Amino acid sequence: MTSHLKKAELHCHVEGAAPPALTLVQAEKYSVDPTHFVRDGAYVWNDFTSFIACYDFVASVFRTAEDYAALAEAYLTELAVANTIYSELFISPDHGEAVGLPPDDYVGGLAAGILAARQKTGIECRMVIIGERHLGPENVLARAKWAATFNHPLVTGFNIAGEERINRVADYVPAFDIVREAGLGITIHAGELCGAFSVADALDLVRPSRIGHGVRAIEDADLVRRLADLGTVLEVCPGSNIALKVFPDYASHPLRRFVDAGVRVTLNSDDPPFFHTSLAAEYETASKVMGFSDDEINAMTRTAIEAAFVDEPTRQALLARL
Ligand SMILES: Nc1ncnc2[nH]cnc12
Ligand SMILES: [Zn+2]
Repeated sequence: MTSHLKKAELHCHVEGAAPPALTLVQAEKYSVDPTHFVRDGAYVWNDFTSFIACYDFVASVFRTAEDYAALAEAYLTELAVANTIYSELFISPDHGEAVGLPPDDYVGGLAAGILAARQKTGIECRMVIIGERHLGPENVLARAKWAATFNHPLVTGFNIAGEERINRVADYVPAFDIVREAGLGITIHAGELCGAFSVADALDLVRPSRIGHGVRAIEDADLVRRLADLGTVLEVCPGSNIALKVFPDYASHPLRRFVDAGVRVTLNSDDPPFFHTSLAAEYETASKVMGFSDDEINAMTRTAIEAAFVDEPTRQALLARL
């Protein structure tokens, strides 16, 4: 049992945390037909492309600051009940803009939900701005420029996600240069749909402290050594990787090999209800299916706090809670 273990999560997309039942309520509220994307209480998709289409549908039924506040508060409360002390939420203002919600209101709503959850449960949370890679380098650059000047105490990082098979990391370097200069923490989705070259590009060109997934670095032993030497933290999402068929099963998932190689890793849920998982379930799977001891899992939680995009007093307070 891992329910007694303290937990921390660095990699969860906020719209991807919406349970199907809540999405149905939202669809009803806005008179939208959900039947293509929610069936028998589950999301409908069968590969990365249809997953993104389903994700975009879910995002499209969250339309106001209040909708986003309720979503964030509900997700963080669920995490806190599972003994989670810290969460980083990936947020994409492009999804708000697509339904006419200005970025300030999108972030403001999420911040209200985060503060309400903190008041109720003590869970600490920060937001990481996502540029959607498949919207193209110009869109991501514009998002980075906005993020660099948008001063919000709970917005502490920048990331790119979405369709990794479109363009190369090099195309997004100007965006990362801008947010690095602005002092935001940097993480980047790489080595999920694309192979080791994508992780190598990220290290060469973006120099992030963390990588989202990064798991296909396992295809290149020199790159694994380089990750270990640099101390780059991987935000590993095993349930997502299995659901999206990045690896066929847990036996072939490389988490254990990264740990053995001295790579710093953390456990994450990515888009929990899409992948029939949760942060608690990821901890349980790491223990029961992947064979990690409580000490090894606690080390991953500690790594998450060490790599969190928070100020030092907050980091020390979180470490003291472990
Ligand atoms: N697993 C994932 N990979 C890339 N982009 C995403 N957006 C939401 N989930 C994602
Ligand atoms: Zn992700």
